[in-house]
Amino acid sequence: MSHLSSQAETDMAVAWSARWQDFVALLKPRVMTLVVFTGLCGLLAAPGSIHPMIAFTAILCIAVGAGAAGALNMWYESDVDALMRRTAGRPIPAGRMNPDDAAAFAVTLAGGAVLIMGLAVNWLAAAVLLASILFYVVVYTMWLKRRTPQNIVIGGAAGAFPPVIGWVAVTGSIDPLAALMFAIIFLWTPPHFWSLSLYACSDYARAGIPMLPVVAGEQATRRQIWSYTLLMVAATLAPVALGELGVLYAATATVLGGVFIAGALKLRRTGQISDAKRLFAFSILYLFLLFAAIVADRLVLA
Ligand code: HEM
Ligand SMILES: CC(C)=CCC/C(C)=C/CC/C(C)=C/COP(=O)(O)OP(=O)(O)O
Repeated sequence: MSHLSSQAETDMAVAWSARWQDFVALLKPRVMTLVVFTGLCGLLAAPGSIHPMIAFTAILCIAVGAGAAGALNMWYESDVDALMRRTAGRPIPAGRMNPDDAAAFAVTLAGGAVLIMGLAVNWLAAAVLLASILFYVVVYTMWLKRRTPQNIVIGGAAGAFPPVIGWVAVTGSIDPLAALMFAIIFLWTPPHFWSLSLYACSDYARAGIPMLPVVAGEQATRRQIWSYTLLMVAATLAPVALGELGVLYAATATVLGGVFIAGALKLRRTGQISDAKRLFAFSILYLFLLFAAIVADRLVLA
């Protein structure tokens, strides 16, 4: 007879079947690309200089901190992830990873990233990194996501911090352009996510998550996407109005903003899934290009 309880045996079997790819998947690497890119843009757009090794360390800490936050999100949400087609294959709900291992891995990475950021870069950058991890895990995932359709508006602030962290790594202070980069991502998140939620709606309904199309309907969601798109495009022009960025950025933001507005308007009019899919895909390209333009404007034309 085995001296292990059947629960312990099950736990061990789960732990044993996790491969390194599962630990990588836990970090949400695809979402992390844009998080790291916006963090890098904040760092490159900031005035002053930073040693390349310190810069590399800061970006690594943003990547690891964001990955750890994603892993904690997957640890906390494995019950609802199991109910959604898009997420059922993740390491924990698929039964390949022991939740305790995932939590230990994530907490170690989060603690390490914040500590190294503080020791090697500066403590304000470490504090903002910690705040963004806590915002994503505690405010968004644990508190708001299952309670209100405004979950992503408020909780989405977590994803707006990376350029601020990059900026603070260089300057040690939060300045107007850093705050504007935060505002742009903050206002970008609702159109980004709600366009996706329009075609992943049944998944969220099945999991009992009160995403906007589930609670308020598709038409209201399309209206909200439209409103936030206009606010976001206005915010992207604020750095020009305030003299923080010049003509290269102004032209890029205007063209990109025009395309985003056209996409949101088309979606509002037609309500077609294909238009929602197109707008979601464009939202990602949009943020990459807009932030590249911020850096180009600051560096190339400086
Ligand atoms: C609360 C805020 C947000 C929510 C609810 C959200 C949700 C989602 C979801 C459900 C997906 C598709 C599935 C997936 O790949 O996991 C996705 C994809 C993506 N998101 Fe977001 N997102 C948010 C904020 C952000 C932020 C702040 C960024 C980066 C700045 C970002 C970058 C991306 C990228 C790059 C993808 C594409 C990943 C791929 O190709 O699979 N998201 N987002
Ligand atoms: C520096 C730092 C901590 C940054 C974290 C920023 C970050 C990646 C925020 C975005 C949040 C995100 C990917 C939400 C996905 O929603 P969800 O978790 O509801 O998606 P799911 O349904 O795919 O799990």
